[in-house]
Amino acid sequence: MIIKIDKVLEKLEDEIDIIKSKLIKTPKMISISDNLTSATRSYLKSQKKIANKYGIDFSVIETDDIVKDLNKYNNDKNIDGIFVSRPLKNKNYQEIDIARLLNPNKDIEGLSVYNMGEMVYENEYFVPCTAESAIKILENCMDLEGKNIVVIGRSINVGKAAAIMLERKNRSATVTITNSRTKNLKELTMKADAVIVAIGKAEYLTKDFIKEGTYIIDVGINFKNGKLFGDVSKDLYDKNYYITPVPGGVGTITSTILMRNVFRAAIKNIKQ
Ligand SMILES: Nc1nc(=O)c2c([nH]1)NC[C@@H]1CN(c3ccc(C(=O)N[C@@H](CCC(=O)O)C(=O)O)cc3)C=[N+]21
Repeated sequence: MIIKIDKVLEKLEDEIDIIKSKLIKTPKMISISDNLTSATRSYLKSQKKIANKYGIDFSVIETDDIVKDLNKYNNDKNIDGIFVSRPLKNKNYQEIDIARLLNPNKDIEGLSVYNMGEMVYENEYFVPCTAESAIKILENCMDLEGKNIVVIGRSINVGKAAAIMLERKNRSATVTITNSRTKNLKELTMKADAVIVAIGKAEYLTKDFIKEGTYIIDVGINFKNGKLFGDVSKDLYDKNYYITPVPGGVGTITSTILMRNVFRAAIKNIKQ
């Protein structure tokens, strides 16, 4: 069974409406990329569509020197929010360099060192938006307190961030983060109330990992021969599991959260 995301979307739209009513100018975001992979193109397409929907001035900037560009745009008053695509092509920079450099007030994806630190202190404002998306969808399905949640994948922006936000005091889920070296993955996933899968392997999760009735949040965006697949096998869709679809699931909410964050950044920009 497919998990519907319309309630989560409605709540985000309400939040956007409230912020919008406080703004007098059109918020502006830029997406900077030195590496237009298929996954990045897909995200940028989604960003453009959703930015238009909410009245955000959106542009893509292609560059081969992200650090140079960030030094310029970080202090540009006309720009409210900045997105930097990953993975980076320019190997002179590490992701942590970008995370240290990006102006935290414009960090709509919540990946800067400052905002990640705030998240660990359980203060969520700009948090990694893909992880926030997965959590918002899951919270709409169940009360998380005391639930066993298995997170497959330990990436900074999804697995790690989702785990930290799930176990914080006002959610109090019991979280297991797994990785490619985990020995007894099936034993863990079989006991889970919910599984968040973010490993970037097309249709990796099959039904022998999961007991019926489990909630599955599919974060995967995998392009194979130009076609989009999630991390969950489509064999599970018509069975007794609850699954977020790809496309039209986590990705849609992620893009909407990114836009909500542009509005938040625009408010911060006024106050500066
Ligand atoms: N700094 C950074 N953060 C990211 O989160 C990031 C990134 N770089 N680089 C690329 C990947 C890929 N990614 C997608 C997210 C949503 C959709 C999405 O919304 N896709 C639509 C489908 C669009 C289509 O059909 O092409 C959907 O799922 O409904 C796609 C791709 C985020 N990534």
